[in-house]
Amino acid sequence: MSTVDVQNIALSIGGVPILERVNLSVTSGEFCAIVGASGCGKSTFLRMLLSQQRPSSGAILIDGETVAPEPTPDRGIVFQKYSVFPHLTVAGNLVLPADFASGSPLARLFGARRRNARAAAMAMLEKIGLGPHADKYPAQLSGGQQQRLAIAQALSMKPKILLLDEPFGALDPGIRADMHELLSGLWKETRMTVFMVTHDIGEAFKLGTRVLVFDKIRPDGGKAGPAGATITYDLKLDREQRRARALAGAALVAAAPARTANDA
Ligand SMILES: Nc1ncnc2c1ncn2[C@@H]1O[C@H](COP(=O)(O)OP(=O)(O)OP(=O)(O)O)[C@@H](O)[C@H]1O
Repeated sequence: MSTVDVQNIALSIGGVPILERVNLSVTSGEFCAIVGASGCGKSTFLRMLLSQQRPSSGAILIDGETVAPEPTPDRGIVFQKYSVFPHLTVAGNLVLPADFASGSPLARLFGARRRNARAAAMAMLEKIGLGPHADKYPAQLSGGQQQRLAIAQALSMKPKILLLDEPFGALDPGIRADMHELLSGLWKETRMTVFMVTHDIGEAFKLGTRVLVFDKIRPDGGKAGPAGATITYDLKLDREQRRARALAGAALVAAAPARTANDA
């Protein structure tokens, strides 16, 4: 749950413009799906939101404050390739962030705090359908299960902002539908602000409350040299309002007297 303000950011690498004139204001709890041609800078934009990449100019503000110069626990990220620790069990992968956050010199929780972290991990695993797999290792899970674990791991630090870089790109279509349901449910429950890069336009419109299209266009109509990408379309979907209207419409239809052929 965080507002994000992106103020006129630009990035050039080795003199090559990657992004330019990117402006965006996102209110807390929005789900922004990001689409655009391959190589236009979508992942780079996510990396900037995470502070893995600094813009050449412009600013990013989170809740009105300039974003921290390094990644912080309030911003979680999930990549397309399952980014879990292969040498830890499923439950161990979820306890690890709490270990790191413990402040202990050994980066490990002990005693009651460890038991509490394990109980929280088990509760999360039950919620995402991995309860029976708690003591397995990631290599013993399917791709969809590993990605569920990666999402759970990102959520275990209770981030205010969740960044997803093509999180379902490597999964079969059937499994994707399950993952959509999981992600939607978690988003509604936590009301995190979400940014998700995807190549699947259907997925973008299904999950997003807002669809941002990145493209390289020149403000001068294309005469000058290479351009960086910017946000060319910002589609606000008003999903909540549309759902409320649809429900109200359905209720009206249900309440209306049935029309017969003689009414016509
Ligand atoms: N550290 C870097 N050094 C040099 N070039 C970079 C670096 N990071 C990104 N780029 C370039 O920036 C451009 C945008 O890359 P990015 O991965 O953000 O695109 P993308 O839209 O996410 O692509 P895709 O959809 O294919 O994943 C590419 O041309 C890439 O080569």
